[in-house]
Amino acid sequence: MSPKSRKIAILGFRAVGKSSLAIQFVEDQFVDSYDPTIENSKYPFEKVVHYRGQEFHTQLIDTAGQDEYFMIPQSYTVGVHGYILVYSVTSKKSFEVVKIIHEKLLDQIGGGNKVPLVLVGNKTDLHLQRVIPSEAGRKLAGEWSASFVESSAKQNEEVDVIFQRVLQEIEKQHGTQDDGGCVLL
Ligand SMILES: Nc1nc2c(ncn2[C@@H]2O[C@H](COP(=O)(O)OP(=O)(O)OP(=O)(O)O)[C@@H](O)[C@H]2O)c(=O)[nH]1
Repeated sequence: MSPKSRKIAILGFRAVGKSSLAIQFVEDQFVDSYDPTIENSKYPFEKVVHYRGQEFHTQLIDTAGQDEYFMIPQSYTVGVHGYILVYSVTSKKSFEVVKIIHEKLLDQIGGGNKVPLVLVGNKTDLHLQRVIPSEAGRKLAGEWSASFVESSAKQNEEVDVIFQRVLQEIEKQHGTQDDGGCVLL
């Protein structure tokens, strides 16, 4: 089968670890310094992955952190196949903001369609600073019919799983059809 291209946007409040997750996934490294993303995307993060015997060319859009007042620009949604919504398990604010981002995202792309989505609670290595229990994240993802993963970009825990899950969510909709093909239900 020919490779399929999949564009994935990573959204979430500031400093939750969006860039760190993207860098860990694509470059297998963690850089422990805070360098806020200021543009849409610093540079295209791309990686070829194999999932269920199929080759996927993934392209990640690493966005600058959103807050509750943010309007989601079209560049974050046009041509995008799936979304990773990130909060930090150490930040209540980021958990509140991820709910607002989800609402705005559905408004932007039309809530009637099911959106391939993975909710991620990052920074699980910071055990003592955790304020969002796993159960709260799992419950929220359940309400959204989304996949749920808790990760540590720092310790490279569950990072690959996030991207496998988002491909899985996308495949649920695109089926095994041609690139961009829609599912006939
Ligand atoms: N302990 C720990 N720190 C992390 C983890 N992921 C990211 N960080 C740190 O959190 C800070 C923010 O990480 P970034 O990856 O820049 O976060 P971001 O969401 O891309 O930030 P914005 O570009 O401002 O939206 C940095 O200091 C990272 O080193 C993690 O899993 N564990």
